[in-house]
Amino acid sequence: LYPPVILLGRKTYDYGARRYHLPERCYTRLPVIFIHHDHEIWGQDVHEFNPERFANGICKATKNNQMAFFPFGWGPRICLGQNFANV
Ligand code: HEM
Repeated sequence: LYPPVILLGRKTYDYGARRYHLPERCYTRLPVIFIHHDHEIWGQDVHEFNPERFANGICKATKNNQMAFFPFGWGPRICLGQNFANV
């Protein structure tokens, strides 16, 4: 829940801009650290160190909002070292 990359940057291109009603070539920031600390997703104990919250997988930990957990980013530019880092 405390990833080193706390803001994930993206620049919109035609497809993304149309889909999300954003201007083209617009720089966006996804606030990973805030989403990883949202009480509605993670519960009131979100600030506690509790690895057990992941005991039954990310789906259960995020109450089926698995897109709310992206310490390694997401999509075509997702971290290439994710599996290595997890091992
Ligand atoms: C806990 C460890 C790590 C975390 C939390 C992490 C996180 C991230 C994040 C958030 C990104 C940006 C992804 C995006 O824009 O969607 C990224 C990119 C990247 N990471 Fe990691 N990373 C970790 C370890 C590693 C390791 C060990 C390696 C290599 C051995 C690695 C190689 C890369 C590379 C090459 C990219 C660029 C991928 C691209 O732009 O196509 N990372 N990482």
